[in-house]
Amino acid sequence: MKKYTICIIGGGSRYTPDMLTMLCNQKERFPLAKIVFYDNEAERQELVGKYAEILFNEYYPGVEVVYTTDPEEAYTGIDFALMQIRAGRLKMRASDEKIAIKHGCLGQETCGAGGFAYGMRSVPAVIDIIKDIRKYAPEAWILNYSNPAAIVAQATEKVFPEDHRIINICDMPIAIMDMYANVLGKKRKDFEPRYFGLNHFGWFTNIYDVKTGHDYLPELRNILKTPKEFKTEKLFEEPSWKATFDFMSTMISDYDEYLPNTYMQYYLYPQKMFKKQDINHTRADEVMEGNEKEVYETLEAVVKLGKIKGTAYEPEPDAGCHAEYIVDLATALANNSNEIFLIITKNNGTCSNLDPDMMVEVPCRVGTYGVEAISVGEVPTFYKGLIENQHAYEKLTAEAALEGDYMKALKALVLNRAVVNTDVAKALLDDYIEANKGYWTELK
Ligand SMILES: NC(=O)c1ccc[n+]([C@@H]2O[C@H](COP(=O)([O-])OP(=O)(O)OC[C@H]3O[C@@H](n4cnc5c(N)ncnc54)[C@H](O)[C@@H]3O)[C@@H](O)[C@H]2O)c1
Ligand SMILES: O=P(O)(O)OC[C@H]1O[C@H](O[C@H]2[C@H](O)[C@@H](O)[C@@H](O)O[C@@H]2CO)[C@H](O)[C@@H](O)[C@@H]1O
Ligand SMILES: [Mn+2]
Repeated sequence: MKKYTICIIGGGSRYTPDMLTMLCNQKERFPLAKIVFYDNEAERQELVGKYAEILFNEYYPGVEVVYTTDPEEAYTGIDFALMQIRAGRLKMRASDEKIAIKHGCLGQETCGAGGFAYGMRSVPAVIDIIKDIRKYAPEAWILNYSNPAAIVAQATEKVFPEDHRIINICDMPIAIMDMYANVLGKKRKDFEPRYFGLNHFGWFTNIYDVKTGHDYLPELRNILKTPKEFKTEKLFEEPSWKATFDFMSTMISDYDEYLPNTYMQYYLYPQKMFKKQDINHTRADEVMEGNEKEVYETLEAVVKLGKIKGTAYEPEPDAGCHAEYIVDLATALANNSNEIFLIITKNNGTCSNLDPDMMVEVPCRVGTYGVEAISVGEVPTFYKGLIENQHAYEKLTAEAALEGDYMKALKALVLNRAVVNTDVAKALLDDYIEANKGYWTELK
């Protein structure tokens, strides 16, 4: 069986260690010859690289481990690029969230004004990386997690319309499916979802049992009308994530069909979500003080010890759905498994009454041929209206980032359901332009 060469871009990501555990667990289905880590911060990259050398030496001997800040060394000869950069790092996420709150808007990573600022930063960074990858690895599959995935996907489709080996994904729907499975006493892979929308802006329409075809969605709606305890990822025990999953019951009770992505809370209840926020301590602060600190302390401890086996740092067998999803996707592309994944892909009639150029998040069959969307059909009026407005926002944001067009940036913000007011949008832009010097394309 072929052994693959992969590059993790944004190798310093706090998600990388779990991804490495997943790759060790998946070595039979997705064997590696070489793993390269690429980051634009050498120090961060070196720490993760040294951790990886220890991990692979103990759990996956024979795999060549390389870490670098040089694109040519990173991308030459790779089969897969797994991309998870955070342009500006968590400190700029905090800036995105706090400036939004300062102007009376929802301060969130990928939604509302915060997501707009993040998108304006991510687009130039991701496009430049993909151009570099294509210089040295014209045929590599590029699997992108870098957020805000909806806006990044709009931009990659606009700049590389013929490049069908760029695949944008999100792990939120499967994290939600993990929760459904836990509540039903099953496993996520017992289900096959039917879903439509944009990234972080969608709805489950069916949750089919893979074996019997039974649709669990009606009973899940009934069960989840009241918040349920569930055990999936440690991260979701954190208060802000628990509140997010608990709020699902309000959305299910208020609306008469489907099961919403958790992110719909920000767009259907922006005022309620805004009132929960503290400008002095946002989610970015929680992550910096929590998960990021924890992950990096572990990396430092392992590198200091020089070993993992027999220490308190032996990786959890279950690497979590973030790591599982992207490695499963790479495996499906490599092995032509024809499994179903939720992918952000060009609509092209999948949702028959939505713009064919939209980057919709829908179930796709995946094999060596790439991704093939499963038909959704007509999207009902309420959802069509919401999605078309959100798509216009995302499209204008991507174009503003690519073209440096101030007016498109302003119109995008005014279209966003969590902003709306022109005077607020202009004040947000003034602050974001100042805070993002060196990251955003200059707006004219
Ligand atoms: N799609 C999804 O559902 C999903 C799920 C989780 C996380 N994410 C995204 O994954 C990304 C990583 O998240 P994180 O919390 O690990 O961030 P992080 O800051 O811990 O790691 C990101 C890494 O990217 C590096 N980086 C930034 N800009 C770069 C560039 N231009 N070139 C190369 N490297 C660069 C940083 O130095 C850092 O090491 C974020 O965009 C996050 O939003 C997406
Ligand atoms: O606020 P954060 O940084 O904790 O989360 C923001 C991200 O949330 C989603 O990703 C989840 C993922 O769904 C879950 O499986 C697990 O891996 O945790 C992730 C969060 O860390 C969302 O899909 C991402 O786009 C967000 O960046
Ligand atoms: Mn996501």
